[in-house]
Amino acid sequence: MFFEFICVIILILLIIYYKLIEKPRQIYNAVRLQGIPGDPFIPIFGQLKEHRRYYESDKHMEFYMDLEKKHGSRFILPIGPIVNLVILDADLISEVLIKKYAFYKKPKLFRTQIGSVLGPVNLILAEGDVHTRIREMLNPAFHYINLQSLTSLMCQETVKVIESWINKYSNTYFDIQTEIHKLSLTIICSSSFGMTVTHELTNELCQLLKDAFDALYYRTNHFPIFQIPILNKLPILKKPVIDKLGHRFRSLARQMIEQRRCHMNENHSDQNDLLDLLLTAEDKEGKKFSDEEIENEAITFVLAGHETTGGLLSWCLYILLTNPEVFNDCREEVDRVLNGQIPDYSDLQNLIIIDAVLHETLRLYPPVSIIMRECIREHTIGEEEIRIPVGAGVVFNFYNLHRSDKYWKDPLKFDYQRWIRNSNGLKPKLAHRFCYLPFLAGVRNCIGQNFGLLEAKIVLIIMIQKLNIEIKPDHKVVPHHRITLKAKYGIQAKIQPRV
Ligand code: HEM
Repeated sequence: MFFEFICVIILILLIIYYKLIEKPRQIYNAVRLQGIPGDPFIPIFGQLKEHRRYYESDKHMEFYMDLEKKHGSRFILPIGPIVNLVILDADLISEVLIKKYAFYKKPKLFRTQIGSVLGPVNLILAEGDVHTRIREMLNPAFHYINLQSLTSLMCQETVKVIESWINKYSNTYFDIQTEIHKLSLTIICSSSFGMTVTHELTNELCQLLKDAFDALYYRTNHFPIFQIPILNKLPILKKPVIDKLGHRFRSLARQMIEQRRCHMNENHSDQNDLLDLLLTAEDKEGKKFSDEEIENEAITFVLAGHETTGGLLSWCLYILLTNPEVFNDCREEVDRVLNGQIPDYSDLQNLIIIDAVLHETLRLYPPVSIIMRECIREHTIGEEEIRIPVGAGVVFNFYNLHRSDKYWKDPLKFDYQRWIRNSNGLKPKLAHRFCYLPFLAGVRNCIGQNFGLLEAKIVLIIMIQKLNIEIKPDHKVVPHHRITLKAKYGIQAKIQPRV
């Protein structure tokens, strides 16, 4: 018995040694020997300590910037036991996303961590044929007719929330980033799922989300051991905090589906909303989603939709508050086109500066700044034929790509003029088709991009119409990436109703 126990322990230690040390070392050497630069290999931890040092000294986004300065547009970056090839070159990015996409999947760690909240199968985590099936079933939900019908609902929710801000916060500093995220959560829940979202519920969900994201960061940045999926399932070291978010969202989704089925939760729009479409969608064989699949997709849309759009709006507001001339240009356009009226769908195409300002914000502050993939079949990329071994990670950093002087003139300048459409409604040509990727590209591009842009335009317009806003002068705004790009200490601002 004792001997068997010892054998099992030795076997476990050997597996851990192979997964955390030997395999990563082999991948590192295979890439490094091809002349790709990178910092030295440190078993188990890789550059995790250095990454944490940047993060803790409020320079998180400079971590990759400094590595790019040191190594160029492609380099090796071991983070924990995962050896990544960071690619900041638009040609190589397009090759991975378009021609070679089938050689990659989402990383194991991402799947296990995010899967405990979203469920294992949903549009974000599914791969191959399962992904294609779900995507084909969900595409109609994002057809422009459905989006068009959401405009007035989004406007109503925004007006209601802005009035509540005026009552609650006039003339006192508050964290407008948190409030914008709550607004975005309210909009997606009510417009897409017919939910009535109370203040208490939004507060509760936003707090659960914050705690879960903090827990995810803590686990991935302090304990590389959680890269092993089975260990990641153990209910230790803040895992219950992440699970709590998953359980709460799941019970809400279940309740929402039951209520819609017995007509207690009405669709507020005059077209099918997302929940109607989830309940009725059929695949090529005429098969519908199971209840569990509907729950998973509903949670996915709420999370993917509100985090990102909330991020875009927060950064856009930060830009407007720190660049008064841009704010004035936006206000002049909004007043001229809408003359004090709440926008409808057809007005939006006349708000050219608002559209350009949102795209310039997405360039400098892409909400999804860092994307990772894992190689599942060995292949080569680029003219140099860089061989990518199975198990290697590939990382794209859009925060860097969008600030590269190779593709952008005056890259750090906020210049919305670069997006102003010509008289035919066409945007100026980019230096490279793949140098601007806030919504990614290829088969895994963002299904909700038009929804997100529609919501961002509406919220921004109504805020500009109804509020005078000032940023707290001495408040430190520090971008950091936690699932999405956020201001680490929030954005403190003061509002007054515009008279
Ligand atoms: C400004 C707003 C948004 C930005 C910047 C954004 C960005 C992105 C990016 C970069 C991806 C690719 C992620 C990856 O493959 O790792 C993605 C995927 C996705 N987004 Fe968005 N998103 C936004 C809004 C939305 C909204 C409003 C929804 C839903 C209503 C949504 C739902 C999704 C879903 C379901 C996927 C997975 C698509 C797939 O893999 O087929 N997003 N988004």
